[in-house]
Amino acid sequence: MTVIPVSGGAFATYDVVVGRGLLAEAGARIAPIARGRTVIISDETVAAIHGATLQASLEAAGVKSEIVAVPPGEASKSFAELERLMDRLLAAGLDRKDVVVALGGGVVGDLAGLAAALYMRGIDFVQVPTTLLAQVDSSVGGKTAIDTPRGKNLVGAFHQPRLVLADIDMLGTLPDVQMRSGWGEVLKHGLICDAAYFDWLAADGAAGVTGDPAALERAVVRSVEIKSAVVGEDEKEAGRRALLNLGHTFGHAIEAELGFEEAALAHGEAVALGCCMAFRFSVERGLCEAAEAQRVEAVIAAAGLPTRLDQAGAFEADRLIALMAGDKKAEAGGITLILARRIGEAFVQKDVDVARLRAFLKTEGAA
Ligand SMILES: NC(=O)c1ccc[n+]([C@@H]2O[C@H](COP(=O)([O-])OP(=O)(O)OC[C@H]3O[C@@H](n4cnc5c(N)ncnc54)[C@H](O)[C@@H]3O)[C@@H](O)[C@H]2O)c1
Ligand SMILES: O=C(O)C(=O)C[C@@H](O)[C@H](O)[C@H](O)COP(=O)(O)O
Ligand SMILES: [Zn+2]
Repeated sequence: MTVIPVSGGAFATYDVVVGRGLLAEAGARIAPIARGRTVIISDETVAAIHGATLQASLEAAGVKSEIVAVPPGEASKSFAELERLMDRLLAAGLDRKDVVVALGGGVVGDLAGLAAALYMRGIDFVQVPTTLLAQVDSSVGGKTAIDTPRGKNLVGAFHQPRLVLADIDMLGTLPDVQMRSGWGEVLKHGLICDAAYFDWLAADGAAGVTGDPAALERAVVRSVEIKSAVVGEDEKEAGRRALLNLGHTFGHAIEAELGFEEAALAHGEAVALGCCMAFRFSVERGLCEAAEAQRVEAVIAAAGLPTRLDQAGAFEADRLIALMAGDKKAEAGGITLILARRIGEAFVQKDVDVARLRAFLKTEGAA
């Protein structure tokens, strides 16, 4: 078991606990925070698989709980589902000192975190991430949000959890496509700032994407360490935190064009594709060697993730550009992209030349 503290000047320090068998002992860790009762927010799939274990563990630690389950999938990150959820929390009679527990993937964590940020102007919450993506990324750092048809995560809040419990054993029931999707964010962490980590992920660590628990545990720990360091320095993305968005300006635009239809593309798949595009655009701009981009593509493809735009569908360059201009990193109408000088060295590029970006998207196959 590894405990990684997340600490920044502006928020209370919390621990991310990574290990095996943590769900069955979660109650003892949550009880000191939960004051005798809690509402577990989950999705219907996860609640059916893991809900009873968490409830039994809470019960044994003297914490009564009820589960509120939303439909699985990105569509639950919506105003409609948020409204239903707030009503369920009010009906449960939670007060300001109560906490909610998010049991699920990034969808549940983002939605439950936002509900906690809004409920009575903000109550505490605990993250129990059940997907690889949520363990390495979304449960840490306090970004919470819902989507709108105009784009991903456009309505949200920064609200840090009190505790994160990442039980590697829960990944045993995860579908392969979700394991690959999480691996997209894992590879992203290496690409941003840790070439040695990327080398390991490309070699021995690659066993993680096929479910090897030891490789998974090491990947979760290293990714959380990277994310914790970045978030501790820059909670609200005034600067360095934007690096965690490598692959996302392209990826989010592609997801929005596909109507957030995960059957077409899961978030981490879109991020993996977006990372390839960011490296290729860096090469086109003369900022990065072509060999680096080719290696990124080879490693991403070997993990069964998409590397080319046409693998995701048919797109129009101007529609993707309009969505990218609506991204939260955009400033005064100028598009911001995260680009790279090499594997392990990403940087923030503001005011991207739109004509060059359009031409690039056309070379990528957009109409
Ligand atoms: N807040 C952040 O910092 C952050 C970071 C990355 C991604 N995200 C967001 O996270 C979301 C994607 O999260 P995700 O990839 O975890 O998807 P998800 O939450 O939709 O989960 C994927 C699927 O796996 C199922 N599932 C979850 N855990 C399972 C388990 N242990 N066993 C079996 N099935 C299980 C779910 O029911 C769902 O159908 C996106 O909305 C993305 O924008 C947020
Ligand atoms: O934590 C961050 O910061 C990230 O950018 C992590 C991303 O993987 C994640 O998808 C995040 O939700 C994207 O944030 P957004 O601000 O671009 O919506
Ligand atoms: Zn992401």
